[in-house]
Amino acid sequence: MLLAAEPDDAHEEGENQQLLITTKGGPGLEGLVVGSYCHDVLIRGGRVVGETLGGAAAFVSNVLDAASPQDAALNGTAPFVVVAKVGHDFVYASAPAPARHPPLLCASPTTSFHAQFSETAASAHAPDRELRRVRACDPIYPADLPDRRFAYGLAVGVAGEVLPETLERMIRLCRAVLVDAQALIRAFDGDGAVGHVALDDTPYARLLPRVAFVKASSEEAPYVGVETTRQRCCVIVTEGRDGCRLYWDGGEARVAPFPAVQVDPTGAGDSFLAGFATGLLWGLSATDAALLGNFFGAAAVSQVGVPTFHPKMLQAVKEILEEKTTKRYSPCINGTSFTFEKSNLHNELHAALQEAAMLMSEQQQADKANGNGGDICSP
Ligand SMILES: Nc1ncnc2c1ncn2[C@@H]1O[C@H](COP(=O)(O)OP(=O)(O)O)[C@@H](O)[C@H]1O
Ligand SMILES: O=P([O-])([O-])O[C@@H]1[C@@H](O)[C@H](O)[C@@H](O)[C@H](O)[C@@H]1O
Repeated sequence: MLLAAEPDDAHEEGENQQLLITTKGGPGLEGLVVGSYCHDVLIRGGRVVGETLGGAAAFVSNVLDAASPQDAALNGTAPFVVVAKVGHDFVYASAPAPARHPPLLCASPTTSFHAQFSETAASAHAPDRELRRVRACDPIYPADLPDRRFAYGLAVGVAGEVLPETLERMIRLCRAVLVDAQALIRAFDGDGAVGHVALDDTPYARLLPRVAFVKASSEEAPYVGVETTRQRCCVIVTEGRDGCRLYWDGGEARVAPFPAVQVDPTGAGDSFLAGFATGLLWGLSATDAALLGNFFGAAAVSQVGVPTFHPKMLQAVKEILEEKTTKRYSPCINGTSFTFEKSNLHNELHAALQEAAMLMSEQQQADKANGNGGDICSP
């Protein structure tokens, strides 16, 4: 499949061509993450059981900072810019992700969600929480985006803040754009309860042929319309503890999950998307990159709020990527087409990541023993 995020006029084409030349094969693969940070209030049985930093941008930057290929010229940090908005009431300015990627300050309040968790154990696919947007910060406008080219973009709104014209601007600025369906199809009733609309009925639909990947949860997938959308871009449907499936024009694949003890499902989809993008940046095919998506999705549900990754676990993941990938960073994201199929390294990569996932569960047990492990999933 050809890269969908192609320029649509000669001027754009010239600039995109330049990006391809200047960033080919290594550092300088700068990313653009667009979506606001928010306040999450986690409620169970009518009781507040957690108040955490939220917003897909927080979970996404956490994973990209931890695992995407680093740039020696930037002191070993991962090169990406976050465009997020918050109000003066934002309480997590010093948390790692917002501190490294500061948001734009607005007069309106910080977006805030109440997540109501069910008292009974969630099944793999049933919605395990009801979300209500109780406050909404300003939208992110096209003019809020930096006026320069990026290798890739992640549209990760949670409250309708990524406007259609902002997504269009991202598509013009970035060679490949990955979108979280929740940025496109959420609708809010008078009380802020989150519902969904059909993607085809939104102004975003016409942009899909220029988007590379759309990720949706099983709950969102019917609104995305997998069969129609896969003809325009690759669709990834996440299936909670069952892993995920990819659908492209002409093929599909199932990607196995990693074991996790879920204590908070918040941010699983966001962390999945960032893990997936990280895999592409390391040069993996889409189906192989989805293993990294599943890995970081599992890591997200193992902790309350934005997870802290154990250094030993991260070291193991990086060693695996160094060893198993071509070390030609992101030929896919930076080239003109994507490879979707499983490579012959897929099973080895899965087995190696499974070992790294063991370190994750060891950390979880140690946290629990030290009384540090929160859990909002158990009564
Ligand atoms: N209980 C779990 N155990 C292992 N992995 C999980 C679990 N829940 C989620 N994940 C991982 O996170 C990804 C996203 O989770 P999912 O619940 O489908 O998304 P969302 O948070 O958007 O509802 C899944 O595809 C899977 O890889
Ligand atoms: O759990 P997930 O679907 O990946 O993503 C979540 C959003 O759906 C939610 O609106 C937001 O408040 C959370 O912080 C998180 O970003």
